[in-house]
Amino acid sequence: MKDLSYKKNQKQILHDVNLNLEKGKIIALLGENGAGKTTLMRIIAGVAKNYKGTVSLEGATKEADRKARLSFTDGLTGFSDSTKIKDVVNFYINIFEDFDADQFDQLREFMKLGLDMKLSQLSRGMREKLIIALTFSRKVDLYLLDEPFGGIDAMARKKIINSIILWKAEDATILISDHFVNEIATLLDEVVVIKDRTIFAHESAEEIRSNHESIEEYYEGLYEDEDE
Ligand SMILES: Nc1ncnc2c1ncn2[C@@H]1O[C@H](COP(=O)(O)OP(=O)(O)OP(=O)(O)O)[C@@H](O)[C@H]1O
Repeated sequence: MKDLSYKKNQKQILHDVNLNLEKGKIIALLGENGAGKTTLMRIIAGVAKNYKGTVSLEGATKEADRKARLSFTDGLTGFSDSTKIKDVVNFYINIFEDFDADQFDQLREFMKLGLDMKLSQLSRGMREKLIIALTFSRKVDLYLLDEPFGGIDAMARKKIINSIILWKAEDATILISDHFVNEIATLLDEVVVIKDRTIFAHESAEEIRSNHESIEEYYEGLYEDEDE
């Protein structure tokens, strides 16, 4: 992302964002409520438009070209409540050439979701599991996970987090926003923090650890001066 700025309803939401995400890395996108994490993901994904600046993924700058190279499941909006999981999957199979139905079946079983379940029958956590399974069933360069685990119970969350590394190709990149920094810490190669409408910090997890800090301590430390 180069010189990226974004306004919505005349409110400046992101300003002067410059960010380079390295291939193959798992990167946390952190920031307080309203900092702009979802907005940034929606811009990268090509859902939020009319931004200023350049977003490029493996050389692809046009929204349609980027969309073909990244996987972002935006809350399953657009499907009615009576849609069954199998209908959602068929939609994905039809729309995305890279959708791997076998991989989805494995993930669906892992998440204990039935094909005949309707979206209206899913709890918040089950819906999030479906979104994770759909997102990781595509073979793409970049996976965008926006607060994927909020409703998922602690045990399942741990299992999913431990498996994420296995689900991604070695050179695929994952950008994941979450409020439970500690839980995803073991996964992370890098940490990006959004604050004051821009990229406030971008550090390697190794560097943070070599300063004998946990990622959570590092993150909280960025806000400490303000709370005093
Ligand atoms: N439709 C909208 N119109 C105007 N402002 C909006 C709109 N949607 C979001 N915003 C503003 O954009 C800013 C960033 O919101 P965003 O959802 O990207 O934050 P976030 O970091 O993902 O927050 P959270 O952690 O709470 O999910 C917020 O200040 C919010 O008020």
